Amino acid sequence: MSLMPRLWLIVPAAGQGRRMGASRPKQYLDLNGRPVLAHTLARLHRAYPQASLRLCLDEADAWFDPAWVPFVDWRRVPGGQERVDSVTRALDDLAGSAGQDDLVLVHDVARPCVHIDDLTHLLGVLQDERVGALLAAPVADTMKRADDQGRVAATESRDGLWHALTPQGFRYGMLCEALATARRAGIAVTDEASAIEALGLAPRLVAARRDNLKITHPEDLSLAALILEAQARERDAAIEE
Ligand SMILES: Nc1ccn([C@@H]2O[C@H](COP(=O)(O)OP(=O)(O)OP(=O)(O)O)[C@@H](O)[C@H]2O)c(=O)n1
Ligand SMILES: C[C@](O)(CO)[C@H](O)COP(=O)(O)O
Repeated sequence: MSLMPRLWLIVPAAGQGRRMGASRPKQYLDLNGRPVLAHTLARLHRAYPQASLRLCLDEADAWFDPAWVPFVDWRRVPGGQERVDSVTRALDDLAGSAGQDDLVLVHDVARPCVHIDDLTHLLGVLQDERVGALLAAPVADTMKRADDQGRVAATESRDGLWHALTPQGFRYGMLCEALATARRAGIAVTDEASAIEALGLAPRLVAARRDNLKITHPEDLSLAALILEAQARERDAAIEE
């Protein structure tokens, strides 16, 4: 019996936020009155209300509240050592439920400012894109390579360089194969696209807004707060037009 293609969402949220250096993992820090995690899940739900969610959480997580999850169909999955291990565990959890051609979108919990229009656009692109696709933004700064003294060793060309953002979306079967192949080959992958690339395939870059910030360092939290306020003003202005 063939399964109907479904939309699955994996949200890795099992990180410790070491670079943030706060008293709790960054996904539980307050952002304009709600935890970062609640913002991220609310955004994803607005764009993909029909999706089934797998939320990767640390087993020792003491902060999570299921009331922050707006999805009807969702499940908690234990996180792994690294981001890629958390995502792999979520994919393992889908075995037997997901069809090989089902779409899987992976989105960092630490990116609460992802814009609804970009989420919708990405899903549209993925309908016809067999290799998969990711939100991305062209590099805008001059790029320097450092030597081990902290001095400039070279100025690198930024031609063709993009920032990889999330979500990143792939067919279930291909993503499982890519991550398993990378693991066997000992290739360290920091996003899903790099595992697909290691198979010799080329995921599509989908140009996205630059304000899809990954909250990583302390100053990112106040930046994210400003971005959310600016986006709310944009929405209000669009409604008034
Ligand atoms: N073992 C891990 C590590 C990271 N993540 C998730 O992967 C995303 C991107 O990781 P990053 O920004 O590096 O988050 P942290 O690992 O929390 O941060 P740090 O590296 O500073 O500790 C985050 O949503 C994080 O929660 C995860 O699910 N499992
Ligand atoms: C997946 C990712 O957000 C793409 O930019 C990023 O690689 C995750 O961050 P990490 O610091 O490598 O975990």
